[in-house]
Amino acid sequence: MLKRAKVLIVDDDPLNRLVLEKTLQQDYDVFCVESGEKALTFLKTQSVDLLILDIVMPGIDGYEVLNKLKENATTSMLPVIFISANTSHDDEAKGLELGAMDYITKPFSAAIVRARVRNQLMIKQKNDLLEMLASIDGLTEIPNRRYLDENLAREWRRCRRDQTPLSVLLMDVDHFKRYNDCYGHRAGDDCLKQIAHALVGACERGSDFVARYGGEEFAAVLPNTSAKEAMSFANKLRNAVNELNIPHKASLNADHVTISIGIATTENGQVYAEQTLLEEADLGLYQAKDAGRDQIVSRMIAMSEHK
Ligand SMILES: Nc1nc2c(ncn2[C@@H]2O[C@H](COP(=O)(O)OP(=O)(O)OP(=O)(O)O)[C@@H](O)[C@H]2O)c(=O)[nH]1
Repeated sequence: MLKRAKVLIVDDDPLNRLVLEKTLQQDYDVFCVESGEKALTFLKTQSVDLLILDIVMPGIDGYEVLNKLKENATTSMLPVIFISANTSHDDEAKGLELGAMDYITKPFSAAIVRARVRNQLMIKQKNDLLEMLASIDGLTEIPNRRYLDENLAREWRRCRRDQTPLSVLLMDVDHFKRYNDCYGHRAGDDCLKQIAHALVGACERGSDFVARYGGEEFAAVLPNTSAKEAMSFANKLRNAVNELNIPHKASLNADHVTISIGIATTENGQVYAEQTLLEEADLGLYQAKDAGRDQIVSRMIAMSEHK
């Protein structure tokens, strides 16, 4: 059963708000606000699936609200249906050119509003599904590199803005070529799946996430996590893989599969690009391999190193 979609109605006319709410509330969770400013404030803390937006309102008008939504990464894809007393083709064209998905003229028919809302929500559902499938790694079924890149960029912006710590872990399966050579590629695939699920299972905070970085490499992004906390989390991940106890008789450092981990932490948003965090974690990983594998090396990024 799909969860009920959320629709936000933005209209300065209380009667219109009431009629639209009554038209849609049987099928959707409906929220109403009376101005463009209030809509933008509402969307800072709540997510919805569709916006029904009046054009002519006191304060910022519907066109400007749509422009602001398009400028913001989290709301740029939110479908908007304009609803307006402006019936000219020019107004309708302007709304659609700005990126609205549909345009309804007042006075409106309840049946047409319901049908157009349903159509837009069906398109959104399909887009969301495609988006989700594009972010999942086919083999391990955990988030992939694309998801990692997008979410790391978001977390990095947040850590800079709020001056909070951010840690990134890069993990690599030790002597995995030897594993494939010894047990076969299919067993190698199985091994990666088990490791992926052990890593994901070790995440307790909702904000932490693990992704397959590529090949036999995984990455974890830990918002609001200091170097010390990241080290303790990395130990937990390393133990989770050790506890799988997957035999690896060709390994040169243990009798089972192990991982090495590099950690990079920025404690006050003092990294100039999120890519630097990945590069530093990669250096840590290299040092962990060099130190004998099944090791963790943490690198703290200091302001002076990246001026
Ligand atoms: N089975 C399987 N193997 C993969 C996959 N992706 C990458 N590999 C293998 O992972 C191996 C990685 O080998 P290397 O980069 O030489 O590293 P390693 O053997 O793990 O050695 P160290 O990292 O130095 O401990 C290669 O043989 C790749 O073919 C995959 O999806 N499935």
